[in-house]
Amino acid sequence: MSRDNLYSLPRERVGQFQFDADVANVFPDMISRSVPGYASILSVIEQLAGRFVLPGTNVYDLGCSLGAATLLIRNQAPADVSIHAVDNSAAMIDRLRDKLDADAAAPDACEVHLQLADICDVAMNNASMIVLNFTLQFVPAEKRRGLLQSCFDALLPGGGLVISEKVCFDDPGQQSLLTELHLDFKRACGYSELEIAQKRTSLENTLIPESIAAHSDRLTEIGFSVVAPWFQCFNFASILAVK
Ligand SMILES: Nc1ncnc2c1ncn2[C@@H]1O[C@H](C[S@+](CC[C@H]([NH3+])C(=O)[O-])CC(=O)[O-])[C@@H](O)[C@H]1O
Ligand SMILES: O=C(O)C(=O)Cc1ccccc1
Repeated sequence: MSRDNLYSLPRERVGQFQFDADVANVFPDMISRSVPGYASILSVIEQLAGRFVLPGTNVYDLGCSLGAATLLIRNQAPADVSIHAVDNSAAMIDRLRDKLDADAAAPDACEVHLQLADICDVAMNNASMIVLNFTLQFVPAEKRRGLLQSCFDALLPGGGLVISEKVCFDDPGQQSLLTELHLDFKRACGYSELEIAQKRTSLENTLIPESIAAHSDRLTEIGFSVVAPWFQCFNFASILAVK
C-alpha cells in the first residue's frame, strides 16, 4: 500500500482538496491515518450488512472511493443482491474497477455495479441498506436534506442507512479538545505539522462538518423511525437510521 506523503513538501499555494489520481493512489493509507476508528466502522458496516441486506434488494455505497465498504457488504449479501457503488471521482472508480477485476470473489458473490456519478443525481429504489461512509460531509450543505430524503424514499420499511461523518460541536470547549485529540492521532500516525496544516487548508471549504444533533434531528424530521448514533471517536461519528 502506498504511503500518503502528498502534503509533506511545502506548497506555494494549497488548492482545494480533490479526489484525483494522486489521492486515489494513497487513499487506504490516507484515510486510516486520518480517521480514528475507520477500520472499526468498516467492520461494523459488514456486521450491519449481515442484518439489513435482504435477498432481491439493492444496496447503495454512496461515495464508495476504493470500495472498502462495498467489498465487506458483498461478503454478507445474498447472491441476488445488487450493490451499487457510486463515486464522482473517475480515479476512484477506475481503481475500484481494477480491484474488482483482480478480485477472486466467491463464485456466488453478488453483483457490484460501478457508477461514476454525483450521488445527488442517482436514482435509487428497492434498497435494504444505504451507506454514506464519510461522504455526506463533502456534499454542499443545501443538497444534504434532498439526498437524505431520496435515501429514505428508496429504502424498504426496516431498511438501514449508515452515515459516518467528521462532526463538530456547539460547545467551544468540546470543539477545541476533540479537534486537538484528532490532531494528536494524526501526529501519532506519522503526519508532520506541515502535512497536517496544508491538508487542513485544502479541506477548509470542502469538508463541512455538522453536529451529531444536527444530523440526528434532520434524519428524524425526514421520518426515520430509529436514529441511533452508535460510534464516536473524537470528532468522528457514525449514525444508524432505520426506516
Ligand atoms: N457529490 C459526490 N458524488 C459522488 N461522490 C462523491 C461526492 N462528493 C464526494 N464524493 C466521493 O466521496 C468519497 C469520500 S471518501 C469515502 C470513503 C469510503 N466511503 C470508504 O468507506 O472507504 C471519505 C474521505 O476521504 O474522508 C470520495 O471518493 C469522493 O470522490
Ligand atoms: O484528514 C483529515 O483531517 C480528515 O478530516 C479526514 C479526511 C480523510 C481523507 C480525506 C479527506 C479527509
